[in-house]
Amino acid sequence: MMKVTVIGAGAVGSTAADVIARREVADEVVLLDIKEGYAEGKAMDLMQTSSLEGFDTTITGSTNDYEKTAKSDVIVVTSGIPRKPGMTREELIGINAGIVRTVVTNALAVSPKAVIVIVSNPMDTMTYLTYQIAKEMGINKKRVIGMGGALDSSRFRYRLGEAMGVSQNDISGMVIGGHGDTTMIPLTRLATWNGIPVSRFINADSLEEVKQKTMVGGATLTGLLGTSAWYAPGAAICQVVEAILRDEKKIIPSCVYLNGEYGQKDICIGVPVVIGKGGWQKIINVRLSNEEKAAFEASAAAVRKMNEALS
Ligand SMILES: NC(=O)c1ccc[n+]([C@@H]2O[C@H](COP(=O)([O-])OP(=O)(O)OC[C@H]3O[C@@H](n4cnc5c(N)ncnc54)[C@H](O)[C@@H]3O)[C@@H](O)[C@H]2O)c1
Ligand SMILES: O=C(O)C[C@H](O)C(=O)O
Repeated sequence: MMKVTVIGAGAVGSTAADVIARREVADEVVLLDIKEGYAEGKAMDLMQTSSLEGFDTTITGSTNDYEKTAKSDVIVVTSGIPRKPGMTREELIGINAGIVRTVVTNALAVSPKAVIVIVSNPMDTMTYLTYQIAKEMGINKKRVIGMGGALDSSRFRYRLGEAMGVSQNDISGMVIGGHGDTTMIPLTRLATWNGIPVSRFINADSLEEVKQKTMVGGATLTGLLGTSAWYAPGAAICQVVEAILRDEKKIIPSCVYLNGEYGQKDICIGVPVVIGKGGWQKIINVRLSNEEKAAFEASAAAVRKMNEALS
């Protein structure tokens, strides 16, 4: 019996629950929110799609009662405020750090063996905060994963598919670094169209445009929607949760604690990791070029500066 708790039943949390249920990735999904009755309402609405969609996952709701989340295999944290047009993710730290600290402490207390997936923004700093809480509780660093790279890489593939006029399903590509408008690093050099470098099919200017559009992917949607996105974030969360529960050993760039890897220590930032049972199993060293290394260092410096706001 696989149990997943999603904290925050807002746009992203409820979409993640929806995708997880429709794909029957877990037997049980518990949605928890602080707003009275809200998670229960979302769970009931989603359960009424069960006979229409043909899934047998059970979704229940909880108003801040963590006992209902006990013994979860995976905890997904989406609670917190989203940005509005014109804002950066970093501006959310004041409110979201307090929320993430509370929910992570409460959730891990009743599910100490869970893998915890952090989504709330600014995600890299929220993951670092969670790592610190988990460490104090004696929880292995491999059980703490920040979700950002899965989403950013799907946006990269979307933009490459669009620019090349081909199916994004045939495109492979990763985004590493921080999950910020200026800290993301789409690895254009390593992106392929079914194994063939994309640079064979797209000129340098167009590739640079793809890179820039990918980096501001979240901001573009926030400008259009008035709040940040949820469909691709929800599906990206499911990709990570599925890889953990099915022990898929997929390479998914994710925000994890580095202890010397990629030349960085005491920071959580996006790098390619193998995801499976128990969380992230291994960091993959892709051997960055000098230019990519410099971009990674700048990205880490920006994330580190953001982390200072925690103390
Ligand atoms: N990492 C990523 O790739 C990514 C992608 C999309 C969104 N996000 C972030 O996810 C977060 C949620 O976005 P959203 O669009 O779902 O926002 P939302 O406002 O729709 O939902 C957030 C929910 O959190 C709940 N909440 C607040 N405090 C809580 C607490 N203490 N305990 C339990 N629930 C609490 C709210 O009641 C609300 O229902 C934002 O911070 C957003 O920036 C991250
Ligand atoms: O852009 C945001 O603020 C939300 C999220 O991080 C995203 O990339 O969609």
